[in-house]
Amino acid sequence: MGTAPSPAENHGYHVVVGSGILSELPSLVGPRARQVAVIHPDTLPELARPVCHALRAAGYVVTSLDVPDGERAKKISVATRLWEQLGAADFTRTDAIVGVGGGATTDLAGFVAATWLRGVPVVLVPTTMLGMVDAAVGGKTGINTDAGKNLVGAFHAPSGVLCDLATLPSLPRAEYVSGLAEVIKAGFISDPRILELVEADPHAATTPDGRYTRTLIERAIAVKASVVSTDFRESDHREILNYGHTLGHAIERAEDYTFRHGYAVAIGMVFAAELAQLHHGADPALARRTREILGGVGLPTTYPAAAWPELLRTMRRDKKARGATLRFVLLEDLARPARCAVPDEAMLAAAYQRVSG
Ligand SMILES: NC(=O)c1ccc[n+]([C@@H]2O[C@H](COP(=O)([O-])OP(=O)(O)OC[C@H]3O[C@@H](n4cnc5c(N)ncnc54)[C@H](O)[C@@H]3O)[C@@H](O)[C@H]2O)c1
Ligand SMILES: O=C(O)C(=O)C[C@@H](O)[C@H](O)[C@H](O)COP(=O)(O)O
Ligand SMILES: [Zn+2]
Repeated sequence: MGTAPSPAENHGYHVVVGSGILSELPSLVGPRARQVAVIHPDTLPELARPVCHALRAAGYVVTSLDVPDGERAKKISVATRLWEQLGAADFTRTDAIVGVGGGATTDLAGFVAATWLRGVPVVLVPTTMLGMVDAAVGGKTGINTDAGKNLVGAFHAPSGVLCDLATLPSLPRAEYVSGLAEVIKAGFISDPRILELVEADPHAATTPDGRYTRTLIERAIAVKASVVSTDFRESDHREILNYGHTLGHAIERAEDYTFRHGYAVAIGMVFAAELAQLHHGADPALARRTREILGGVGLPTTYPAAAWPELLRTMRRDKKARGATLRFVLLEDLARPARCAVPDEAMLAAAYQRVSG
C-alpha cells in the first residue's frame, strides 16, 4: 500500500486517500475556523486523540465530543445533546465540525453540521472501509427513526474527506467485510473491474493489507463521486447508489439497527438481482454472480421467510417509493442500472422467496 496521499476532486472538495496522512487534516479544515468540534464514538478514543492533537497543534481551539458507538449514535437524542454542546461553546458559522469514525458517526456528525446554524463546515475522517468508500463521500447525512433508516436528514457536502488507510488494521474483520458490500455494489452498478479484482482473490479482498485494497477503495470512491457530482440532491440518477438498499434498510429496521449495514445491503443486492430476472428477464448469471462474490468474501445472502410481511410494510416508507408504488434500482445488465417501479406484490414476494429459500 502506498503512503502518498492521492487527492481526487469530488463535488468541489477533496477526498484524500493515503496512509499516515493526518497532517493533511488542518488544510482540509481551513483557515476560517477558530474552533473545531471533533465528534467521535466513545469507544474509539485512540482514533480521536491524534485527530484532536493534530488540530490543536495547528492552532484550533478543539472540543472533543463523544457519542455512543455505531448506529446508536444516529438518534435525535444524540443530535440534541450535540446541539446543546455547540451552543455552550458559542460555536459560530465559521467554526468547523470534524467527524471521526464509521459511517454511523460521520452520518450523525454531518447531520449536526447541516442543522447547526442551518449549516456549518464539516470535515469527515472515516475509519471504516464502509465510511471511506461510501458514507463519508457525497453529502448524505441523517439519523434513524422508529419508522425507518435515515428517514430524517439533509444533503450537506463535507469541506473535505480524509481516508487514512492506517486506521483500517484495527477494524474487526466483520466490519471490514461489511464495507466490501458497498465496494461490490459500486462494481455492479458501474465498475465491473471492481468485481474482477475481488473475484481474483476473495480472501485478500477481506484484509486491509490485500494487494488491491487501495485500488478497490479508490475505484469505489470514484464511482460514488462521479454519480454524486451529476445529481447531488438525488433528483434521479443518484438513486442508483441505493442498489440493494430498499430491502437492506428494511432488514436493518427489522433488526432494530443492530444488523451491519453492509450485510443488509448484500442481502438486498441478491433480492434486487432476483427481482431483475422476474421484472425484465435479466440474465440469471447476474444473480448467480451476486451470490458467489458476496458469499466469497463472507457476506450473507439469505434472510428468513417469515420476515417478509414486515419487510414489505417497511419498504413502503423507502425514500424511492412514490405514493403506493415501490421503486427499486435493478440491473438491466452489469453496470446498467435502471430505476424501476414494481407495483406487483406477487412478483416482490416471489423474488424474496428466492432470497429466503
Ligand atoms: N451517508 C451515506 O452516503 C452513507 C453511505 C453508506 C452507509 N451509510 C451509513 O453508514 C453506517 C454504517 O457505517 P459503518 O459500517 O462504518 O458502521 P459503524 O459506523 O457502525 O462502525 C462499525 C463499528 O466499527 C467501529 N470502528 C470504526 N472504525 C474503527 C477502527 N478503525 N478500528 C476499530 N473499530 C472501528 C465502530 O466503533 C463501530 O463499532 C450506516 O448507518 C449507514 O446507513 C451512509
Ligand atoms: O449516497 C447515496 O446516495 C446512497 O444511496 C449510498 C448508500 O450506500 C447509503 O447507505 C445511503 O445512506 C442511503 O441513503 P438513503 O437515502 O437510502 O437513506
Ligand atoms: Zn449504503
